[in-house]
Amino acid sequence: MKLVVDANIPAADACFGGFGEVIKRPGREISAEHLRDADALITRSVTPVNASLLAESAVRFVGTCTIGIDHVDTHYLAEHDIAFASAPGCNAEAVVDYVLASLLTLAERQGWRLLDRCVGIVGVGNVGSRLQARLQTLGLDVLACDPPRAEREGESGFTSLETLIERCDVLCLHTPLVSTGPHATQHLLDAERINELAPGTVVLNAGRGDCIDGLALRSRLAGQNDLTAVLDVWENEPAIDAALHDLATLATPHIAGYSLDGKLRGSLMIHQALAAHVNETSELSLNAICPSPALASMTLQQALPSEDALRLCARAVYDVRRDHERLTREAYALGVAKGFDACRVNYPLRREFSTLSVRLKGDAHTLAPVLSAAGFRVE
Ligand SMILES: NC(=O)C1=CN([C@@H]2O[C@H](COP(=O)(O)OP(=O)(O)OC[C@H]3O[C@@H](n4cnc5c(N)ncnc54)[C@H](O)[C@@H]3O)[C@@H](O)[C@H]2O)C=CC1
Ligand SMILES: O=C(O)C(=O)[C@H](O)COP(=O)(O)O
Repeated sequence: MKLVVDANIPAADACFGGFGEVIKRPGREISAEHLRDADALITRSVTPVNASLLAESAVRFVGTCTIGIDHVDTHYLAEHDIAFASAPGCNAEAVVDYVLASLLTLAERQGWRLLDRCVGIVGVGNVGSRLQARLQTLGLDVLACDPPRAEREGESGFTSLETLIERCDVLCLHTPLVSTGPHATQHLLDAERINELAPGTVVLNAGRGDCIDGLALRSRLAGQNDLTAVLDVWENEPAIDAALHDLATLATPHIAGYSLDGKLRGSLMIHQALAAHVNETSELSLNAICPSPALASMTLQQALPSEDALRLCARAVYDVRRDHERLTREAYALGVAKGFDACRVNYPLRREFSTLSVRLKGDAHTLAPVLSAAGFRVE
């Protein structure tokens, strides 16, 4: 079997080498020519998988090691009997880490307490529901908006987007990109909704860039400068709007889900799907491909204020300010589009909060509930 694999997929040899010859290509460069005699295509999210890529190819299996599937024409695959697998939930914990790291950083800079905020979550699937669980266990007031789930499961527990806009201090978008239908998310936050946001609202987007009207957000930020934008995803990646980038308080290059753990889970899930597709059994496990974390444990021996303790532990594992600074630096050095992709391809090794054991001594024992609610292991 010949497999064409995005070169940005970690453990590609361990996960796919057993099936045949692995040809690695940068995801944005994979072309019909590369796939002419390939049997399988393994991507991340930057390769548009559609008729023009596959029409002349022998590909019978497509796997994307990502949660999002908006880059894949699944109807085309189904019509042409090409098997398809994605990796639901693989990096959801990493995205939640990103949100917590970002909000803790904003709270420190702007002088508010995260634990006092009301957070609205739009899209309460694998990412949103994990975020909801962590925030609620931390004691925050959380409102959830997910009309497709509300339709299936009943309205209880769900709130309209209008109510979130009216009541929340922080609005977190975790919706997939859906262009048509009753629950389309393209420009879900459009000019009208952006203008309804109360001054001081934090808008965080870690879903897909097109879920926000970037021009409208830019115009509110440039005109009134009374919102805080945390943007990980953008319209027109990698050629993002440089002016919007400059106006965002935290601007990162679509890396919210970029923990090593999350990426490897994605690789492993597609390995397992491909094994099932070719009727093979697989013994490969996450432990076999995922190294131990460089920072496995740390000790707190004083009862710091809880948000200071959270920030300390969060930054020990993942400091979102570095991703923001790297994007600004690389965009300046290489230009926006090249800088954006350079940050992603050369992404530093990042682990999830759950890989850190926090030992608590003396008074610091009182921090156990808050640290474990945030996702750290507590000893
Ligand atoms: N920034 C990053 O690095 C990452 C971004 N993502 C993006 O986040 C998205 C969400 O991920 P998951 O939670 O794992 O997906 P999921 O499919 O588990 O959940 C998405 C949720 O959004 C809801 N939804 C759909 N349309 C909606 C609408 N109009 N309004 C409100 N809710 C709506 C769905 O009902 C579902 O519950 C992915 O599709 C992907 O595009 C995912 C991982 C990493
Ligand atoms: O899983 C998803 O969905 C994501 O958005 C990925 O984290 C994106 O990863 P890349 O495709 O940009 O490597």
